[in-house]
Amino acid sequence: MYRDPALLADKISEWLALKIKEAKKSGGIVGLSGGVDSAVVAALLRRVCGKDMLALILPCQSLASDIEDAKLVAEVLDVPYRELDLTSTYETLMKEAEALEGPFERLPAANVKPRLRMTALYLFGQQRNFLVCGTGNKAEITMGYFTKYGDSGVDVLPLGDLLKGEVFKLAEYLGVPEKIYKKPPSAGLWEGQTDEEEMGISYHMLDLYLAGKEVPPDVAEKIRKASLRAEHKRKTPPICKIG
Ligand SMILES: Nc1ncnc2c1ncn2[C@@H]1O[C@H](COP(=O)(O)OP(=O)(O)OC[C@H]2O[C@@H]([n+]3cccc(C(=O)O)c3)[C@H](O)[C@@H]2O)[C@@H](O)[C@H]1O
Ligand SMILES: Nc1ncnc2c1ncn2[C@@H]1O[C@H](COP(=O)(O)OP(=O)(O)OP(=O)(O)O)[C@@H](O)[C@H]1O
Ligand SMILES: [Mg+2]
Repeated sequence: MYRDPALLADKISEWLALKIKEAKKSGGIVGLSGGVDSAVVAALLRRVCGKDMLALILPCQSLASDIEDAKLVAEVLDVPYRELDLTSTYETLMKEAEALEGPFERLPAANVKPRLRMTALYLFGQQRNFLVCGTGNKAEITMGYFTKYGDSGVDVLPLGDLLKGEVFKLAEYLGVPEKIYKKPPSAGLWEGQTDEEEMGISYHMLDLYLAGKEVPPDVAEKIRKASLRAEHKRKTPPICKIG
């Protein structure tokens, strides 16, 4: 079911090089979280751009262990990186917003974090003439498991046609440290959050479904419904056409 990682690495590298050239950019930038998706994008950028790239580590009330993992990835892959801590920016914004609105619910408050990261990535990206590279894979994009205009607010999605299992294999192929692709995928937006628990479905099932293999009918139905609900996230906003 999973395609050869060497072939995937070559295809995506070629595609990334083309997108950077077409946009007249001199390299690429990616947010580095300590998770596997961003590690793979960083490794691919390193292959394509050499050191004309930046991995931006953007803690925002993050687990210290995730930030250590992000630095480990940057060092092992030998990619240029910077750290900009968004925690105090986030806390100031939320404190002032709460003074107007009272306490916010968990999701609207959590979604501010990827949206602040998007802002930081475009700040550094435009300054350095780098393309903003997203990390979403086919399973996340299908499920709408991302923040609209947050982690989805990017210029290109090099992993957008890959199953999660292919991302794991690509990570191993590209020399990402094993602990990064062995830990449970998490958005890291609150303590204990994991992708599979929040989506209510495993990546294995998602990969089987997306590869056209048989999955239990209730699983298929759940994926179809989530995908339909998230349709608006995969499109540009509808325009009200005046006759
Ligand atoms: N039909 C429709 N047409 C046009 N717009 C529509 C709409 N329905 C909702 N909307 C808009 O969409 C908004 C809801 O979407 P959104 O803001 O994305 O919010 P939502 O989908 O509720 O939350 C984002 C989800 O992605 C997860 N996430 C986020 C970031 C990273 C990762 C990760 O894997 O690392 C995961 C996060 O844990 C959460 O489960 C609404 O507030 C509304 O403005
Ligand atoms: N602390 C962070 N610093 C910089 N970028 C981040 C941070 N947290 C999240 N991001 C960005 O948001 C993206 C989406 O997060 P997501 O959790 O889906 O990917 P991941 O952490 O790379 O891999 P995994 O899905 O296995 O956790 C990340 O790939 C990264 O680009
Ligand atoms: Mg993560």
